[in-house]
Amino acid sequence: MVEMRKPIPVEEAIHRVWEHRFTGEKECVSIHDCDNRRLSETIIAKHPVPPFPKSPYDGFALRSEDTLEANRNNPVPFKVVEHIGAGQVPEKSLHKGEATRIMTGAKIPDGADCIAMFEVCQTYEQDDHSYMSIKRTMESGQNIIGKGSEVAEGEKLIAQGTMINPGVKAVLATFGYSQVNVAKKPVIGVIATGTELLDVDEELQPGKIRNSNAHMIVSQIIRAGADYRYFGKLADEFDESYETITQALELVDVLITTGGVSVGDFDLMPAIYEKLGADVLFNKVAMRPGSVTTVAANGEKILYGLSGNPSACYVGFELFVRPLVQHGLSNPNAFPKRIKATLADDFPKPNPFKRFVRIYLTFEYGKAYANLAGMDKSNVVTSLAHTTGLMVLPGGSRGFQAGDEAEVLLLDGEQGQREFQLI
Ligand SMILES: Nc1nc2c(c(=O)[nH]1)N[C@H]1C(S)=C(S)[C@@H](COP(=O)(O)OP(=O)(O)OC[C@H]3O[C@@H](n4cnc5c(N)ncnc54)[C@H](O)[C@@H]3O)O[C@H]1N2
Ligand code: MOO
Ligand SMILES: [Mg+2]
Repeated sequence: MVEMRKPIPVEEAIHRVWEHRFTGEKECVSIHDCDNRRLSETIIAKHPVPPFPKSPYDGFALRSEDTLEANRNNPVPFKVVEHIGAGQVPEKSLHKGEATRIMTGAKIPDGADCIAMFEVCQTYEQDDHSYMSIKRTMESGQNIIGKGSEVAEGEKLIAQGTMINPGVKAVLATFGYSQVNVAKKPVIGVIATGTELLDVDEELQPGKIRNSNAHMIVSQIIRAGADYRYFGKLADEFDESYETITQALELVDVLITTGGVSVGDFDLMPAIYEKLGADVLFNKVAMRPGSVTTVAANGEKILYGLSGNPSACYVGFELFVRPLVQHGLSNPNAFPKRIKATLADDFPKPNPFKRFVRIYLTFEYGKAYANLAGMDKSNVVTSLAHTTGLMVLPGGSRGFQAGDEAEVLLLDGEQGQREFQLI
């Protein structure tokens, strides 16, 4: 008699997997190679920014008190005593009636307390010396970027777990991080199972199909920020499969297999888990697609038995694998971000189980619309190409119509959320 499996709610399944989350390791990489990695340390300002008071303009550094009498009819003259550009250190401090010709980014000379832009100054030569005059008063501190005015030394700037993007990288460079501590990418193994599988470069043969899942999963692993190790495809043969899986488990943090988890005569995963002595966390989830998704804990390692059906496999990865990878990478928001969207199309199918529908989002006047990515069956592959989100439709309905509101889990993008919640 065929085994009867008891489906558990998606939330419960995610909870069970989450209990087996792992803490990732750290590694130090060159700033040149740190893009799209997550920081494994908090970034603290090692010095004030700017580290010295500087000029925001090309102009003249002055003492504002010397401009008190200046007005449209009374230009006040200054003797230009020094000329400095960014990177030079002024040597002269200013005394009454003196100015320094100064460029943007240069250090403010001692004695000066304001900068007058070139545009408000007149310059002239007299007796072989440079002068400038100004027809307006200046205030103390005017046009001066004060030392530490942006950031004080010791200020906490970027939290551990933050993804390194161009802005983060600019901050790292500012404080001299030529080497950066980042979360080490967990290594996720991939094995495709199925006697019917051909390699991508093989011609079709009767009864056979090309192995698309392995390539898809590898791509999902890369998108999730982890490293992959592909162990190839296996025919549905017990001994060889058991052997490869045991060896692979030694080499990876997490092992994903695809196919062979249902109740078919050649679905070998349940027997393999049994022989391994792995603790099966669940083997049936009340959802579509991906109801057969199976997860087992084998010591410290997690074994994911994702469905062979491409869309079920895809959804199984995003719901159950990705959050653990994100956690391992120290992302505090490990679960997929969810937003509300309006259905752009009807979804007339009766829906006994909670369903994760493949959609792509469009935006109109700031409103998000969920468009069906294509056929929504578990065995379909082509609609995955257009999928950017999973629309969550609650079970027990007779279908949905364009204009209805639903929540959507976002698949691309680094932002997530702290907890897994569904309507
Ligand atoms: N009697 C029952 N039959 C099935 C049930 C059930 O509850 N009772 N569940 C169905 C559901 S739902 C799903 S989903 C599938 C899951 O099947 P398996 O995970 O065991 O996967 P396979 O049997 O190996 O293959 C299913 C399907 O997917 C194709 N496949 C497999 N691997 C790949 C790959 N790497 N790339 C592309 N396509 C792949 C395979 O050829 C099959 O067509 O079981 C239902 N049956
Ligand atoms: O597990 Mo199957 O994907 O529900 O269709
Ligand atoms: Mg099967």
